[in-house]
Amino acid sequence: MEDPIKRRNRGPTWPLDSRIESLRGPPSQSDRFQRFCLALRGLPIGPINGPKNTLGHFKSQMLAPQRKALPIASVASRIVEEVKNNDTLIIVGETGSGKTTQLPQFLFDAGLCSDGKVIGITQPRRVAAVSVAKRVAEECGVELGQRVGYSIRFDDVTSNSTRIKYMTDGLLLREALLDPFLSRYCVIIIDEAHERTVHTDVLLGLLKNVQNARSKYATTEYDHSKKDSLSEKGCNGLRQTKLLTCQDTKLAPLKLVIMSASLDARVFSRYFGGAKAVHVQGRLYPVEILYTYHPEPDYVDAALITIFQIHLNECSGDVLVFLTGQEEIEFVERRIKEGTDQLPDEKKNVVVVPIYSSLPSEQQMKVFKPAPSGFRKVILATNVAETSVTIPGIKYVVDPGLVKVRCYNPVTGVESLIVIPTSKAQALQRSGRAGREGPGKCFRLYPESEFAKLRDSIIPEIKRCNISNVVLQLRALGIKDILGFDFIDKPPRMAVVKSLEQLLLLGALTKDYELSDPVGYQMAQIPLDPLYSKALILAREFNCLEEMLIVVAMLSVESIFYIPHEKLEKAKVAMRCFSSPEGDHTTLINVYRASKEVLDKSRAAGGDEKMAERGLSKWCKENFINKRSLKHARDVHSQVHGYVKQMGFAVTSCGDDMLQFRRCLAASFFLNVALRQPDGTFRALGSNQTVRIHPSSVLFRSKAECVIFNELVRTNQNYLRNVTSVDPLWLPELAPHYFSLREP
Ligand SMILES: Nc1ncnc2c1ncn2[C@@H]1O[C@H](COP(=O)(O)OP(=O)(O)OP(=O)(O)O)[C@@H](O)[C@H]1O
Repeated sequence: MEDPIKRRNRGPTWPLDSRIESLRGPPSQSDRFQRFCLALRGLPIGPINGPKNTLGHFKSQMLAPQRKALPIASVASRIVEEVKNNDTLIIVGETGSGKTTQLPQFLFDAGLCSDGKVIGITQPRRVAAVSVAKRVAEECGVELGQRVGYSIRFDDVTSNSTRIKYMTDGLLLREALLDPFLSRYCVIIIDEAHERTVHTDVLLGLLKNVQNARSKYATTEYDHSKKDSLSEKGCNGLRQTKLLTCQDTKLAPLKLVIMSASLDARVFSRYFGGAKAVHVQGRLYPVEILYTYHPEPDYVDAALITIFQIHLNECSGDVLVFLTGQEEIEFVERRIKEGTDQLPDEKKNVVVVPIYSSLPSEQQMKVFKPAPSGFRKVILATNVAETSVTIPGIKYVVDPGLVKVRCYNPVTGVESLIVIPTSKAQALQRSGRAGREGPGKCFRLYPESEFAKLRDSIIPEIKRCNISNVVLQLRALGIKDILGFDFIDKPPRMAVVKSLEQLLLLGALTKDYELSDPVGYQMAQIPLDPLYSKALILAREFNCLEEMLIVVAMLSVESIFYIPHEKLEKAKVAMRCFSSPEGDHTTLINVYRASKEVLDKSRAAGGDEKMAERGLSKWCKENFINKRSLKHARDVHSQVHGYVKQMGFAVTSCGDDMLQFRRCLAASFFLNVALRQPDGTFRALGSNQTVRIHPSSVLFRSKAECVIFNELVRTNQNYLRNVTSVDPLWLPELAPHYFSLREP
């Protein structure tokens, strides 16, 4: 794929300039950063950054000239005509050209919503849906939630007057469960389609069906009392019973627009029967791309040095750095703070802001806040900030060229998180986060020759992840023949077979592969992994829904314990206070309840929320708990709690009867059982793999004979994480359909 962004020769102080080269010593790369910091102390000081030119406060009229200057503005009427004339349109335009923010406004202004219908725009990520909606509401001069709104899981800021609605692709998929004809929408725009998330891929297939169904019924006044009615049959031709509430009596054809800066238009055009593709030419500002001379053996170290070089040598402007995950981000955050401490006072003007997917939405939104006057903001991000978002102030992008992805082996059931090189499309998207408010620079931490070797685009998620949830949702939509479903790229056959098998064993499907009543329908309503939603349903019977809600919330976030290498022993002592001999699940409950006690005590003592949070921060620090993960777990808990309450579940506790809770864990996670072998390793029954308990588990050194687990991850070997010991004799009793043929 051609990288259209302007290239120029390498800058004078980058890559890793002579000062650094001369510091290059023995192989320890973190040493190199330390020596770099020492060298910084003697550096001459450049001008201090001036105040930021942030656009946050500009109102609608002030933004108008900016909107007019966007490349897409000059072709607005042509694009509107193309949308009117084509059922499906593919739009490819450079990053920042105005696709996401402008196209919905053009369509609204052209009267496409005049009959009260809505333009829906999907984004692969929450942060993009929220931030773009805010921006568009500002551009339109309306209050967010009125004409322009957003809807993401657990957060709906729309109203009856919303006509331009940004949302995640997952959310639109859930809406399709309730309204299979998406009857509220006149146009659906699938933005950033190149990301090929599972949700986007499933949506594309569904939307094709919805389009067909709606065109068929477009001209007829619809009578719902008819036997063969659309609402009864579903647009996929299959009987829908439970979840469908199609209320419209007349459905206009659905317009579909597929957009991205970096997609292969031919693939999408073929999929949509030769749909028309248009290219929007031009970009607002140039982005200079710089490559390193040599491959960098330690990209984290190279990123740190580059950040400081930018801070010391480049003029004002914020920096966006792409890293692979929360732990890495937190490590770099600490190193930047250490490095900044060593700088002269007038150069300490750096603020670091992290963003990754497991951060709660309101914390993610902090990246959009301008840095204090005179400060440079350094944003450390995973690929959540890779597409769609415009972060005001960003002038520099640092891209090590790596991304962490989930890989699932349906045969062994092993899921691994691996770090792989980005695709060209991703590199393009990352550099496109600069150059949106003025010229920018992107520092790619690899040689140009490596860029040429990158894949054009990432392997679609549907080909490399566990698709049980997708299969459940498709079944809930009445789609029985999953393999026959019109996917743009089919998932591996084995993944579909394994998912069906899993859903059958969990009781979500009947023997005829129909959604079971009520379990299957209830599971489809809870937006969690099917194993977790089943655990919540079962927990009612075992009287331990309170405990299971905590566990599900704590398992939904990244590591709760934060164990720095240099304080390993201290951290282990602190962890022991929460450790339960039964396993990690009860340990997680102990942590959650202890943290709640800290908050409750502070509130009872008359402290305000801020004081309670400060007390919690102190407690987290003393106990080596990752406060961000804990906060996220509290959010997930309150959201899922809301869901189960809505479904009429009573949230009761088993009190001190942890035996009951462990039996519930065994009944819920019977698919993930491992038995101790004579040599001390374990055998995972489902996959027959030899596994070990991860050193981070409280059962690492235990003599447990039989355990259930929530994660089987592969690093240098197969490890089980989140493990609890169970009595093997419970298994045939609690999951007879699975264990009658086995001998645990
Ligand atoms: N929050 C914001 N603050 C400042 N400028 C913004 C903001 N959002 C958008 N813009 C301006 O609007 C332009 C168009 O943004 P938009 O997201 O519509 O582009 P796009 O073509 O969809 O880009 P991408 O392909 O990267 O998603 C940006 O380049 C930027 O100049």
